[in-house]
Order: sequence, then structure tokens, then C-alpha cells
Amino acid sequence: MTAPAASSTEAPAVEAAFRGRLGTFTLDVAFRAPARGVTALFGPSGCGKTTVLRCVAGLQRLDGRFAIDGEVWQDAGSFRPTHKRPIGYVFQEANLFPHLSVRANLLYGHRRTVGRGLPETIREAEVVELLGLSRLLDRSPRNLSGGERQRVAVGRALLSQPRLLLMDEPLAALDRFSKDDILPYLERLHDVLSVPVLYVSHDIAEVERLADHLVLLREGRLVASGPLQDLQSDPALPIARMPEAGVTLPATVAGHDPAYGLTALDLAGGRLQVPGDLGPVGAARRVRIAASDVSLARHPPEGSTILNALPARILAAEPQDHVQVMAVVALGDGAGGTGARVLARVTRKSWDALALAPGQPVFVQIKGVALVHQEVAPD
Ligand SMILES: Nc1ncnc2c1ncn2[C@@H]1O[C@H](COP(=O)(O)OP(=O)(O)OP(=O)(O)O)[C@@H](O)[C@H]1O
Repeated sequence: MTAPAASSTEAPAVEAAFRGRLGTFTLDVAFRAPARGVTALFGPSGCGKTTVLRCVAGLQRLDGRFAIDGEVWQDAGSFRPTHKRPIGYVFQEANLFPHLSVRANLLYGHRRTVGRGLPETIREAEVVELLGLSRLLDRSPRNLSGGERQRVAVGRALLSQPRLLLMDEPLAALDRFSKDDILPYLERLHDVLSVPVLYVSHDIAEVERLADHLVLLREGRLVASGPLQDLQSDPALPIARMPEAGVTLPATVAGHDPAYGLTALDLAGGRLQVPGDLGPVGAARRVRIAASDVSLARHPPEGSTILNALPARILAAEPQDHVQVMAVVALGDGAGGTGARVLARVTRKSWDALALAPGQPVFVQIKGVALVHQEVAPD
């Protein structure tokens, strides 16, 4: 867990600490996250995610401190009001002005900030291109799909030139199809723009696609805060107990096997063969390996249809219940365990039968690998 630092001489950071009561609910949360990329606030309904975001926006006033890149927005002696905080806020509902065109909606926030002489770091043309809005500019928000409306809402928030973008369940009101439509655009924003994002969600799949850093909350308190991959591969955390527990890992396309339609993907500490063409050699990809798709063997498996069996070492293990054990293994055959960390959910019976334990060398068999990061089609 990370506590906010008193002063910020290190890498630019978002430092947040809020405590107080709202009715019967008590919030007491402190975390520090990088002031770049996407930080997801994740936890069950009612754990305080929206309250933290409202505190950051200055819409909810609780005791505490907030600073971004050393610039203090709140501490014991000061509280900057909402309208003086350079934030963009995207809610579950797009809340566009129905009587204005998409273009006028986009420029609404832009005029208010750039018109006041604030520097323009995010330009309209760039936002239109990144969010695929060029064909929607003259349309009325009334005639847009839910996903299109949210893309406009994100664009409007970005054009207000925020130091920090706050997104509160921006996809929660969308159906699966619209979510799949908008997610690649958000991934692209993340790749191209430098504005940091605090992203509230209770959808772990969404978080895994977008987030670099994770803040886990439960009942108004911090459970853990850290880089996504570190928290995903901690078998003691509640996200490892979710049925869909798994890890997302950076990978590089290493080659193709056209005869069998496979792509070779390099991860830290190992190479996988994955069905399909995942792009040119050298392309960076993000893949997801679910804990339930990984099994462990003491010896190199023979006579198996599973293509991927890689040497690894068990780093830690945690019983999940009476039946299952969650193990974290590091890929690679060295002793150091420095390769990518993968979760394996195995039965307690197999764990005992193979006398598995942390520190042991094993072979991980990986049954399925999903591509997480998708390309977006040009507008
Ligand atoms: N102004 C308020 N007065 C009283 N209770 C409040 C107030 N605002 C929030 N709460 C309570 O605080 C708790 C946390 O709410 P919050 O909306 O922050 O949770 P959340 O994690 O965002 O939940 P969800 O995922 O369902 O949106 C809830 O129990 C909520 O009822």
C-alpha cells in the first residue's frame, strides 16, 4: 500500500487522502498514483469510488488533501472550489446539450477555458480524429447512439483542457455492443494523450483493458494501490478471488506460422503460440491470461493438445477456499523468477498430490490467451 507523500519531489503524482462521514458511510482513503496514464478506482458497489471522485472534483468536501504534480487543490488550510480545478468530468450519462450540434457541444468547454486565456494543449482536430467524430460533427446528439454520445462527452471534457480527466462509470449505461465500440477509442486516447485519468468502474474487464494503475477500495477503505499487473498477480487480494481472475501482460509479435495459422508472441520469460494473425513482427500487444486457463505440471508435459507449456517457478500460493488454490508463477527457467507473472487456479487436491510449494520449478500449461488491446478502424 502506498501513502501519499508530504511533498512531491519524485515522479509526477496524484496524491489523494480523504476521510469523513456521509450519513452512515465512512470514507478513509489515501493513495498515490502516477500523474499519467489511467488509474482505475475499483471495488464493489457502495465502496466509495464515486465519493472519492467527487472529492477530487471538489464537489464533495471531506477532510484531507489532494495534489497533482505538486499543485495542491486541497489540504488542511485550503480548498480550491470546483470551477477553479482544471478537470474534465465524464459521467455515466453523456449529458450533452440536445439543442446544440455535436461540434457546438465539443466546443462548449473549449471556449470557456481557451477563451479565458488558458493554454490549449489538446486541439479540436486531434480530439475529432482520436475519437472518430468527423462524420458526427453536424449531427444532433438526439440522433446519436449511446456509444457515440459518450465519445462526444469524452471529447467535450478533453477540449476543456483538463489537467486531470475524471470518468465515473462512463460505459455503465451502454450495452455490450456499444461498450465494445467505444473501448478501442479510449485505449487510443490513452496511448496518445498525456492527460492523466481517474477512472471509476466495477467492471474488471474494462479496468484491465484501460488501466495502468489500480486503486482497490472496499467499504470506504483502501485495500491496495499499485501497478495493475502487480495487483492482478497478488493471490492474497480480492481480485484474485473473482471467477475471471487473471493477468494482462505486454507482449511482442515474434513470428508467424502460416501453415497452422499461429502467431508467436514473446512475453517476459517465455514465448507463446496463439491462434490467428496478431499483426506484424515487432508489434506490441496486450494479452490476457485467465487463471482458470493455466495449469501446472512438475515435468514437461507429453502427449498434450495444449500448445503452450513454459518453464516457470512458483512464487506464492493462497488457498481460495476448501477446493482451490491460487498460485502465482514467474515465467522463465532461471532461479530468480523475473519473468512475467501468471496466475494459476488449481485444485487443492492436485496441489497436494504434486506436492507443489513456493520456490519450486514447474511447467505452466496455458490453454487460452486473449488479445486485449484492439486496433480502431479509421473514421
Ligand atoms: N451525500 C451522501 N449522504 C449520505 N450517504 C452518502 C452520500 N453520498 C454517498 N453516500 C453513501 O456512501 C456510500 C458510497 O457511495 P459511492 O457512490 O461513493 O459508492 P460507489 O463505490 O461509487 O458505488 P457504485 O459502484 O454503486 O456507484 C454509499 O453507501 C452511499 O449511499
